[in-house]
Amino acid sequence: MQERIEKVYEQVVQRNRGEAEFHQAVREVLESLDPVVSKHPEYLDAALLERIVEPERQVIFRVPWTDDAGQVHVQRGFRIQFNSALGPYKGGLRFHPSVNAGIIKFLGFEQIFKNALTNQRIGGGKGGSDFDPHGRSDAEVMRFCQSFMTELFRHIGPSTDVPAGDIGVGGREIGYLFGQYKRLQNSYDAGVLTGKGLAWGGSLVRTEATGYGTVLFAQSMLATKGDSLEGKRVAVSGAGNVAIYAIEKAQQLGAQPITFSDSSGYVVDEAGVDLELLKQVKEVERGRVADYVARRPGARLVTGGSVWDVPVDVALPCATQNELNGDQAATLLRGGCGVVAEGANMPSTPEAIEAFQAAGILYAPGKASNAGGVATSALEMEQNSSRTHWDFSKAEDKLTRIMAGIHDSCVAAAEEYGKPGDYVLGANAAGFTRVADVMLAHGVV
Ligand SMILES: NC(=O)c1ccc[n+]([C@@H]2O[C@H](COP(=O)([O-])OP(=O)(O)OC[C@H]3O[C@@H](n4cnc5c(N)ncnc54)[C@H](O)[C@@H]3O)[C@@H](O)[C@H]2O)c1
Repeated sequence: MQERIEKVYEQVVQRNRGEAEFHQAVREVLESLDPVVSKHPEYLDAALLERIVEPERQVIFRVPWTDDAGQVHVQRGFRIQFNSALGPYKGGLRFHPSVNAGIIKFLGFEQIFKNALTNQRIGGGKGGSDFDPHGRSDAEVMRFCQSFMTELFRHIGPSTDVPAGDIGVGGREIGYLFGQYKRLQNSYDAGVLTGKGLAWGGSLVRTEATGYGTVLFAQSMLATKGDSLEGKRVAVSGAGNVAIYAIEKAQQLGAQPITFSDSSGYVVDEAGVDLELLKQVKEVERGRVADYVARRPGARLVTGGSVWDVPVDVALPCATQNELNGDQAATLLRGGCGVVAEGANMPSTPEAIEAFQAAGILYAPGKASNAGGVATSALEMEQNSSRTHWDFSKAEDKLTRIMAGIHDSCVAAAEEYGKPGDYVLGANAAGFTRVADVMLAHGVV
């Protein structure tokens, strides 16, 4: 990295001590920007790098709630409003015990460039809490969501900041959060949250969008080599929203997904994943992956090692950050893997990315390949503001076009900046320049 960029990175580390995931995400973007700022010195003159790594606003708040036994708990809530150059802050809420400022900042930072790539008018933000919904009753989750929204509501709005789901936040949580927002505001602002139920402002395809989009991106990458997903063996990690719909789209396109996982282990089902059973276990029963194996002859649960030990043609990491390290990347490559498309945010460590790039395989960073979810959230906002509701095929058609557009923007930017086929450079350069040009137009704010 050139000296000025290195200095920006050092300042990020100084100012955000101990926030390792945030440092990692910033470094990955900054490392791509040498050729961009060399071509556009005006970005450096306007201190755009220094500005883009500093969130516009960070809100951290206490969330007290009472469990079913009457015991009071205190959680910490976050909303990081990172960049509003392109539109209202937009990004999900994560409820997971590992949540801290560094994780929310890394996610918010990634979100800026991801949202820019979709070409929708949305800025970047992210939020969440260290609340763990696992093992909690519906009533406990509801009380927690109500308490969380009782502070968050004053910081968000359809033209200000529009949260959605992420790990631990699905349709149930969005419902409780929206109910409390509506009560506090005395106003039916459907566009304040996305991922809503279909009967109260949700969009068809939003549930499927991130997983579907990830697979569509993999298909577009393969098409540049005259190949397709047809007949390919696919490893998927995770068993949540993104993983389930990545499996569904991969199956629709003729591939054979054979794995999924949760924090209790991974499942190998050589006959191909039984999606109906997986949905029943995970979406309806909120069970563990072992419950699938108990009902599926031939499937096996593996509790040691990692899902990346299974030899496949295509890998779709759809669980969480840093779930695929350098050694696991080497194992995947030895097994013949030629395509990696990230459904999760930053699932590959820097060493894994280096291994994929050195091997010259098709590798898509999450900010490009998992952007279908937020893109469809923007479509949900569009339907809310015009009080319309599109059918499934119209929404899916728009998602398909947006994913093709993101793919083509990455390819074009990688070529423009001298590294054809480098989707990391392509995604970072294309996303960054879209935001940077608008920040220049808005002056020093
Ligand atoms: N939901 C979206 O629209 C969306 C959009 C873009 C990116 N993402 C990213 O996709 C990833 C998954 O999100 P989701 O919405 O599917 O969440 P989810 O809560 O529905 O599912 C997460 C899944 O990952 C599993 N998991 C978590 N930690 C794990 C670990 N250490 N090892 C193995 N499995 C683990 C969980 O058990 C769960 O099955 C996250 O990185 C999220 O930020 C989600």
